Amino acid sequence: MSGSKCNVDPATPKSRTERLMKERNLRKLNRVFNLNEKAGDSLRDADLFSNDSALTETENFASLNEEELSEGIDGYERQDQRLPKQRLLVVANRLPVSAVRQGKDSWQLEISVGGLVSALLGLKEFDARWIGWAGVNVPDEIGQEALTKALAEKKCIPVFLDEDTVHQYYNGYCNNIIWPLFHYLGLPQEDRLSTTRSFQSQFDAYKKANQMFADVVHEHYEDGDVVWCHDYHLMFLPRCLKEKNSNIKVGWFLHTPFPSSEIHRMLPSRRDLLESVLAADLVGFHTYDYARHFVSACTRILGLEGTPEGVENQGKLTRVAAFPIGIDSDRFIRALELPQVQDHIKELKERFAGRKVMLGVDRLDMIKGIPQKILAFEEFLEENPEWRDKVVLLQIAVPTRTDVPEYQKLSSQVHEIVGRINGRFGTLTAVPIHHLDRSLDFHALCALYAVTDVALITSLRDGMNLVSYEFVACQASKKGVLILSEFAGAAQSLGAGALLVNPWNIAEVAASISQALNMPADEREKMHQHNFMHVTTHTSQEWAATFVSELNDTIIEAQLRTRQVPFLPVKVAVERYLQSNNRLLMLGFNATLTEPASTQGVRGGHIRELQSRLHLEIKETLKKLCDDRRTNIVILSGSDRAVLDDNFREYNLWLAAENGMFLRHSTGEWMTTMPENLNMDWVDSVKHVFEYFTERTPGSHFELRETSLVWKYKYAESHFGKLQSKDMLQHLWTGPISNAAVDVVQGDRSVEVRSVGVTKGAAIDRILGEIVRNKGMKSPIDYVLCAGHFLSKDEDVYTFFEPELPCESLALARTRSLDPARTSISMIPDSTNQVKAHQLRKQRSLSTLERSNYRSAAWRPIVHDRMSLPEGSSVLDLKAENFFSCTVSRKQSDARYLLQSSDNVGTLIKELAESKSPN
Ligand SMILES: O=P(O)(O)OC[C@H]1O[C@H](O[C@H]2O[C@H](CO)[C@@H](O)[C@H](O)[C@H]2O)[C@H](O)[C@@H](O)[C@@H]1O
Ligand SMILES: O=c1ccn([C@@H]2O[C@H](COP(=O)(O)OP(=O)(O)O)[C@@H](O)[C@H]2O)c(=O)[nH]1
Repeated sequence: MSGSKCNVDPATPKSRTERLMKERNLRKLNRVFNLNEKAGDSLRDADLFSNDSALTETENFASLNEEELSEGIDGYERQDQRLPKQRLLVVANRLPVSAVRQGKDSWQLEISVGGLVSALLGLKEFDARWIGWAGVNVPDEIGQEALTKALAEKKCIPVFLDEDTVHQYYNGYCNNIIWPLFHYLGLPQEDRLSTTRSFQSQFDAYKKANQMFADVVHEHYEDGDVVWCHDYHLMFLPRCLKEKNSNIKVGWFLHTPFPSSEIHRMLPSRRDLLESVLAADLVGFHTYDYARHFVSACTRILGLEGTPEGVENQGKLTRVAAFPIGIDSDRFIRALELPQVQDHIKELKERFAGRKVMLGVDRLDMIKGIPQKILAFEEFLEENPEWRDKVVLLQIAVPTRTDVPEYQKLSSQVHEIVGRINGRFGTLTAVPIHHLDRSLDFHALCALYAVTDVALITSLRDGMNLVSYEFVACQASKKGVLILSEFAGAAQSLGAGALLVNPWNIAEVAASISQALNMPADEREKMHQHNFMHVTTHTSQEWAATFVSELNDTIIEAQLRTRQVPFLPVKVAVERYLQSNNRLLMLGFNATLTEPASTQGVRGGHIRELQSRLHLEIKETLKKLCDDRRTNIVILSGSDRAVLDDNFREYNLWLAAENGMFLRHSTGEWMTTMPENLNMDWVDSVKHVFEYFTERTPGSHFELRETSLVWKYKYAESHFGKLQSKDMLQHLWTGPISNAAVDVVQGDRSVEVRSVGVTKGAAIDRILGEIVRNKGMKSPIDYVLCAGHFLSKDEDVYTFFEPELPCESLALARTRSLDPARTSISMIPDSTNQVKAHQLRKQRSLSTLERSNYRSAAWRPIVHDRMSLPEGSSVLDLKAENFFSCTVSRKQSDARYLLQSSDNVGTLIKELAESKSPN
């Protein structure tokens, strides 16, 4: 009877972990089926994604346990006995092949160089097509047609960009603006004014190019396809795709770092880019740091809510997560056995006999820190003369983005330094640095990796750096040392098996070279083993499969989340109310029973009236309802006791203040339901933060309660208030108090900090126990109406009563907590009504682990002297049709029903109060 409405297959597991496990098993099974099929199939696809290495011997039926097998087969059968490969449209600026024109209608295709291409060649589990620019201007139709045909054989689809667009979009906006900025190199310094002037036209070209990519995607899109957009070139693409078809599953992955929000905010188009990316369903980065930076840019620059899951905008969640990339390690390991690679190895060994080989492989890019690397090598030679004729540095510097002036300058700079050092330390027969201005083919590269003693990777910033992975994969016999920049994403995965360096610290890098060259074999072996294990288990296939399965799952989650909450069927609620004997009405106060907030609250810049008032029109009917002996009413509010006292003193009902931490019957004394070990150490720090923001945000104020602090900006200028609240949240989430035992709760126009475990749902069992005890209740509660403008954190109220609980554990929790014998509450005599926060502050902080256990912490003891229900019977005897949970005006809610505003609550109360049984 719950009001959920969504178009998700009912067989879909509700828990994300279950869904992901299921999908993992299916994937595993799919691989096995593919293996069996391939075994008898001598024909191979000619496409770039063909599966020549994805399957290992262990991946057969024997490697699946019984559960996985039956889980997988269930899913398999549901899909008509065959599990089709997921269709995937990979969209990246560059195609994995670059085209070279041979004639009017003939083209030669060459594999493109770069980490993104290397990584995506591992997409073997998918029926993938790649959409991108072929790296060449093709103005004529004949040429375009011929190229389209040639690329189709490789499952590639071209986007034809004209020369001016490439210049402005790729060389300009992508490589001269976003690329350096995302790698912390700032915006172009020289010729700053002309850069600023041309910025707008470059940005326009960027948007135009992204739209051109989107048009090609739409042309080739089929229902159910996953569209995976890649990199900083295509930050506008998710929005372009969704604008035309909101059903497309869109993922976006960034291969570069995402910088701190302080850097990102320098971009004149900072908002546009973030908003466009957020149109995607799933946004991925190489590391948690980059993901965190992105979320914080969205909260600080866009004023959106960052959640542990991602970024939320008016109920729409964009999931943000880290998916560290890997390589197809098998491909490298197997290549080492090939005769041509063995020949290369032999050649290299002979060529550099008697010398240790150091290797650098980079695109010739500022971010790779090539000059810094060479200078560090120079310093090493200077300080270690005994090594001068015993070591050689091979630096492969692949030309890249050669049309961008900064890259041209870098090339001359590197040549100059190499020439100087070779002149300084070289002899007639040997030079210390071999610098190659070109790329190597795969086999030559593998051979080079295999003969290397020390790999030197000194990127100033690098999204991941796959060269480091490839080096490790090829080092099974040599077990050489990896010197790795701490600013490469790879440092977070391979750090334990590498010598980490700050590439800007030339002396430190030089010292690490010495350490690496002198490292004992056992130490080298240990480090290598660690990295080898990582590289061979975290592959590019796994990376892609995880991203796509998370994307599919994100869509399911979104469907489950965005169900429409139906309106409360008032007539039914009233009928059921009449038919029941012992009812519980649990009502919120603020924005539920109060007058609507209005700007009348502010007079001449001062806040006139901050306290909420019970709606005038509700007063009489509420009184009437309270007088019905079969109805128990609880006002459950975040407000403090004084506020509830002021408003409800004359009513015959229960007041639960501060989210249920304090309780009284209007005729009795306040009692506390607070746990004894409630930790309040954080209060002073949070108070300082609130004071700081209150002083700087006209119209805002804060309330200091016993168990929480609330900063309200209802009467502040709304845009500024929102911005300030974002800054405040950022500070609370990541600042000095982020480790305290608190929950930071974002309200509509408020920020609240509570002790961990203080939620309305957590207090209910105590409240119920006390009502039962106090009233001498003879029969269980058989009707519950629970309505409020509750924050999502407090929606556990609904779950608590929900007779149709989603899982057994919740049911168990409720049964247990409703056991009257476990229900405890303590009285506070009037004189000691104020539980002093400072007393509580003395208690020690809770560690994270303690925090998670905290919810079941012991509560203050009470003597159960008047428990009246027969032993063993339950306080609640609630049938699903007698439970009405209503959110008041919140569109996103776990409640069964929606009451649109506090006016509707008033009407409902009136109907209940005036209802009469037909007889
Ligand atoms: O196509 P280009 O403009 O010549 O540049 C080549 C690629 O460079 C960048 O690669 C990044 O991706 C790697 C894999 O994720 C990662 O390891 C590396 O740290 C990054 O720099 C760029 O992001 C790609 O778009 C380019 O194709
Ligand atoms: O002569 C070369 C030099 C490099 N690469 C490849 O280029 C990629 C570089 O990726 P990385 O992530 O290290 O950096 P990116 O160039 O993407 O910034 C690696 O897969 C290398 O194998 C190549 O194929 N030939």
